[in-house]
Amino acid sequence: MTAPGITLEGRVAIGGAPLIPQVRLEAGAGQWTCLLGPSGAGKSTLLRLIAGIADEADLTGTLSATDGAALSGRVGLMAQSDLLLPWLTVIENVTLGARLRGTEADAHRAAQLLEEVGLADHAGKRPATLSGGQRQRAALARTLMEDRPIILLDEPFSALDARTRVQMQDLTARLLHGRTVLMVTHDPAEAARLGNAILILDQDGLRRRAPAPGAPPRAVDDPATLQTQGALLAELRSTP
Ligand SMILES: Nc1ncnc2c1ncn2[C@@H]1O[C@H](COP(=O)(O)OP(=O)(O)OP(=O)(O)O)[C@@H](O)[C@H]1O
Repeated sequence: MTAPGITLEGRVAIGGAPLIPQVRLEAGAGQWTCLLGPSGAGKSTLLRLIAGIADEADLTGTLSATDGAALSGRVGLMAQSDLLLPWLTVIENVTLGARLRGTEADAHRAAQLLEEVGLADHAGKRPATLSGGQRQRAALARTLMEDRPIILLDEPFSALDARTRVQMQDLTARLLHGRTVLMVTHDPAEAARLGNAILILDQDGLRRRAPAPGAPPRAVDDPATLQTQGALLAELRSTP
């Protein structure tokens, strides 16, 4: 799969009120870009605009893929909450996209993905009977089932305990390798571990910060990664 980059350039308003000043957001092809910033800055709105589902927001500007082809049909979004339908089993949730399109789901691929995320034994269970980490893995399998080259992740690991979070970060980095990923996170440690590129959005706009050296996912105790984490945290704390 060849994953194109994304460029969003312009300003964003909601209901006529300015939300994001003129920005240029670039998510590199096949790279993992992390987007940090204070609550309400418009991070989720940017993801929703790129996913084509931000009916409430207006972008005055351009949104394009770096290969020049349309973005439509090439973007997968894993939203802030896992959005698993409680009345469907795990495997039915994973194959929901095909069901909604009225097409036959690839059952073999769905089973393979559940195996990869470690949920093969839970395929017939309802989401309510799973732990938080298992639900996140089911949501990840559903996102991967759609097989899109561009993946948008909105605080995908925020509800997890520290140990499960690191496991999920490693798993997601492995499974999304080579895709273009844009991830919103509030966690500087997560951005320092996973980002090939790091962006901060606040009321002044969007700025780029240097990622830690080496390929993600970086070790949690890697000194350079911890240093990047500290620098990001200091900057976020000083942001109004
Ligand atoms: N559907 C909507 N209708 C009207 N306003 C909205 C809608 N969705 C979001 N907003 C407003 O847009 C602003 C930005 O919201 P957004 O969710 O993009 O911020 P965020 O940076 O992702 O915040 P957080 O980190 O808290 O998730 C907020 O003030 C929010 O109230």
